[in-house]
Amino acid sequence: MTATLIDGKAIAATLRADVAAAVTARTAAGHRAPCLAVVLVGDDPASAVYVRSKARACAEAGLRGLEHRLPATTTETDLLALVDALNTNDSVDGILVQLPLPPQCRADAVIARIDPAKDVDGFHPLNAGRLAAGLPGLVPCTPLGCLRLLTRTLGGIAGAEALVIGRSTIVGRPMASLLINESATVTIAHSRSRDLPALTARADIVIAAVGRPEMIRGPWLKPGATVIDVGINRVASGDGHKLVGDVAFAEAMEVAGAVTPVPGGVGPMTIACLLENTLTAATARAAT
Ligand SMILES: Nc1nc(=O)c2c([nH]1)NC[C@@H]1CN(c3ccc(C(=O)N[C@@H](CCC(=O)O)C(=O)O)cc3)C=[N+]21
Repeated sequence: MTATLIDGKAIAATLRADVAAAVTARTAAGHRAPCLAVVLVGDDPASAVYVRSKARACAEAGLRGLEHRLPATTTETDLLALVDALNTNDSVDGILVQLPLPPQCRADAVIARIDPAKDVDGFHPLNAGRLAAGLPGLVPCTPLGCLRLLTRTLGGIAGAEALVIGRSTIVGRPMASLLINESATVTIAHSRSRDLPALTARADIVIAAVGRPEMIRGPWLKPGATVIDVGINRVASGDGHKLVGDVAFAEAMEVAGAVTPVPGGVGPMTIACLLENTLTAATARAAT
């Protein structure tokens, strides 16, 4: 048996087209285009690549993209001042401060300074709390993208046994909240979990977000399970490197019902959901 490939790239393209259509309708109705401000501190090459692809995706969907590049030596005070300026700039709808930040800037302090109504990453404690409480708010892009992939693949997920592997504030915890809100039965596993193979054996849905290359093995999976691989790990291959997920992909394809590839799975959905969140923020702000 060979599993279905979940084409995140194609599903992200349809989501981006939906956002673009909604943006066109908004501008036709006399609103300005939603505007996303991305802040990049330092010159980490991987971060620069992500920021560029966000800028391209914004342009294609008709959103305005602003980019603020600050030197790696930027003080936390200066970064907070930029966040304050973006918070009070009425033409900015969404603010994303690219992580990780250099050590002199505390991510927690910077995130907490962002206006929760403009927090398109959904990382502000107010939005995290709203999600945990089952209240509406801005939801982190990667788990939101995973949920969209699941509902596309399975229809509903009410009553399903879901296993989230990883307890980070940016993926694992919000993912578990989203699944609970959709009435799945949710288990959260992590590095100290005692028997991961036993937990995966009962899971209809596995979300792997551990950051360890190919750690989740095919034989651990329940036959027919839906596997969402959040991992993006750069590993040596030949002379260069390649990207692999947290799931041993070829093994999973032998057992699972449907699997996301890396690349081309969750990554493109993260960017599409960032556009969706920026539209959501613009719509909600215009209504207040
Ligand atoms: N405040 C903040 N918010 C973020 O959402 C955020 C961040 N900081 N810091 C960095 C991570 C990483 N991230 C990715 C988004 C898309 C892909 C993506 O589209 N990847 C493609 C290609 C990957 C490649 O070829 O390198 C794929 O998986 O198919 C990957 C990674 C968002 N991040």
